[in-house]
Amino acid sequence: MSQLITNIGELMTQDGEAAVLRNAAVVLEGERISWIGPAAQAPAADEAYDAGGRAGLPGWVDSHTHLVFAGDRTAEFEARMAGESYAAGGIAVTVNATRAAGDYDLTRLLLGRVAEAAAGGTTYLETKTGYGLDVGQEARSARIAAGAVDEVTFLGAHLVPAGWDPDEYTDLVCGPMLDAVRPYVRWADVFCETGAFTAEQSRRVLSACAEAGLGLRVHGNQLGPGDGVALAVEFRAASVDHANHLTDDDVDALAGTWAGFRAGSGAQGTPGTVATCLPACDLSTRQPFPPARRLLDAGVQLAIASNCNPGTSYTTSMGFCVATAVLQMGLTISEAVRAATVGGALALRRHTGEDTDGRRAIGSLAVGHRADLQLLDAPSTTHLAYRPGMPLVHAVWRAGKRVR
Ligand SMILES: N=CN[C@@H](CCC(=O)O)C(=O)O
Ligand SMILES: [Zn+2]
Repeated sequence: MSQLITNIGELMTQDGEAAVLRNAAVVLEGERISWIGPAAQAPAADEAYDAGGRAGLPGWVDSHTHLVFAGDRTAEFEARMAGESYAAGGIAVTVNATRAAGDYDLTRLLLGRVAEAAAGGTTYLETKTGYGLDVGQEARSARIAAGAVDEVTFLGAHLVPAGWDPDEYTDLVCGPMLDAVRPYVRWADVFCETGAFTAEQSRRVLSACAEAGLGLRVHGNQLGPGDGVALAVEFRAASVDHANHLTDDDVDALAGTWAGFRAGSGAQGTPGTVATCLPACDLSTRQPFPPARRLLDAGVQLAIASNCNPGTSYTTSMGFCVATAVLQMGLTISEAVRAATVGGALALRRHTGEDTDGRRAIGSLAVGHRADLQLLDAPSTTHLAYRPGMPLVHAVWRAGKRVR
């Protein structure tokens, strides 16, 4: 079945140079985009939807979340707002609540968050384990996540649980825990930070996970300068996430990974390490924002993600993250939308795909890409930052199906 979405006042495709079309239309054929162009030239389709002059853009690609959890951390948040600093140790509170939840409740909580994200315009979603922290619990989190989201990341190296020697726990992560989660995950991550995992422990985790065939990402340089970025570059990780405290060497090292890469429909070269910015987390932890402008000017590709989790960023709203990136981090609307769509796709290595094999590109609107798009109750995408906090999402299609 084909669907024509027509009378789109402004269509931000995020596909190369022709990023914005006026008075545009899109045709969806099953799960793929089969045509994009001026509304006046649109071909007929089985069904037609009049966008009424609204703005259209790709669905959000949320490349960094921690949605498999029970409980909440209101008390910790209140203490932080009263002046306490965030520390990794708070993760243990969520681990206890998550371990205590049954499969049914954990699944129900996860599905509720996935539905909330979809209602906010998110059409592609990554999530992580990391609140189980023993072999059985991490495998359970990975299994439950695999049934609910697009991409699952193994984050056994989130915190050393109470009672464990850090090096022995790292051995567990690199051995039996990795084996147990392996059928459910495509990615591995490590929290390389004071109070979590040292550079040496992180290196062991990344080596073992790479050896097991997983793609890599790193939580790094969140709470202070550190080794996360250097490790991510050393391992050619797909992303380093947070990246709040960067030295000039960190920026140069990230930029070096992008030499020779060209984005857009005809993407060429191997993508480097994406710097994933998590602006809602930075607000909630009162960390300085990452130096996004410096990174962009140096040639580093950025992603923006929600980092939805109960400790540092309890929101699935990518629209809020985009507004914050514009209002507080100095990005243009187009740059922020790009980071929250194409940038997330690059961080998940889903920016390209074959039109023929069902593994379609996401994050930008072009013929052959997956039909993931949203319409805003606004005439332009600028309204995302101009009207921050407003529920602007009017309609959402995910893989060609209307989900809102
Ligand atoms: N920084 C590490 N992990 C999460 C927070 C987890 C938590 O505090 O529960 C983050 O990305 O911010
Ligand atoms: Zn995180």
